[in-house]
Amino acid sequence: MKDSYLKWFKGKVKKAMTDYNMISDGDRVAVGLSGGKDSMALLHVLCLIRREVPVRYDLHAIFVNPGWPMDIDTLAGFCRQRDIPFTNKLTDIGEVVFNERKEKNPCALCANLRRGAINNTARDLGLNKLALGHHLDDAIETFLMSLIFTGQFRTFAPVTYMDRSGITLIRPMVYITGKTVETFVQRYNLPVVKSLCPVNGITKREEMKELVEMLSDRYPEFKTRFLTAFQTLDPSNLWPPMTGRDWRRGGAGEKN
Ligand SMILES: Nc1ncnc2c1ncn2[C@@H]1O[C@H](COP(=O)(O)OP(=O)(O)OP(=O)(O)O)[C@@H](O)[C@H]1O
Repeated sequence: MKDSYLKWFKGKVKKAMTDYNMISDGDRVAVGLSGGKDSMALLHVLCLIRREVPVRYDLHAIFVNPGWPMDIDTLAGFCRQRDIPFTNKLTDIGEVVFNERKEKNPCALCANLRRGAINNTARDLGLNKLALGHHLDDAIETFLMSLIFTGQFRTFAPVTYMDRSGITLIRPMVYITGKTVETFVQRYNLPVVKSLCPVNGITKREEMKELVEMLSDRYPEFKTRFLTAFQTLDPSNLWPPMTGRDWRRGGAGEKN
């Protein structure tokens, strides 16, 4: 029973990796390890899959330390057990976001600084890919956040090449829901290290999480339908770009 679940979970990750060509022979893959359930599950599953696929890749876990207290020993121990090198990148992100800039909306700045720090660390370590623990719920929440707060249809892609750092971002758990990741973490007793971020749990993203859960309680296929929509988007089903001439500004045939 336990093994068939594991097989199923690994199968979903392998499928996303194959469908989007995430890893090639010889890749040196950084794994963003925050201590949360998603990235702990990601590192665990990438270690397991590595033993089963013909493609050879290195793994290296990176924790971007914002400067507030954190149980680093658990993260380091988790990597040591799996023989994965671990880098604890100490930064002053917490200080900059909360004391220097006193941001009203700190999450965006924090995420930006964290992204820069992890990319630079990965590049300095000679790694060419960066795996993040985003899953299907994250992709849906990002889509709804963009739609509701900025009026745009957009979300992150399974694979993104970043020009500036030359690193390719990959999201191997993009076919899996958050609940499934949670079950996986519980079943295999993976440790989770609590973040001491002062705004933990009271963000706009939390509102989106509630909205997604409400919709998927009401429409059980909601998340899988969203995945299908992401995979099969046909721009011709949307409005075309506005190419017409503005007749209010004295176009042909108009009396000025
Ligand atoms: N401090 C960090 N150091 C390294 N990687 C990080 C850090 N914070 C986040 N990440 C990476 O970015 C991904 C998405 O981050 P996000 O803040 O959305 O966390 P999350 O969805 O709660 O995931 P997790 O459960 O892994 O914390 C994480 O899964 C992880 O791979």
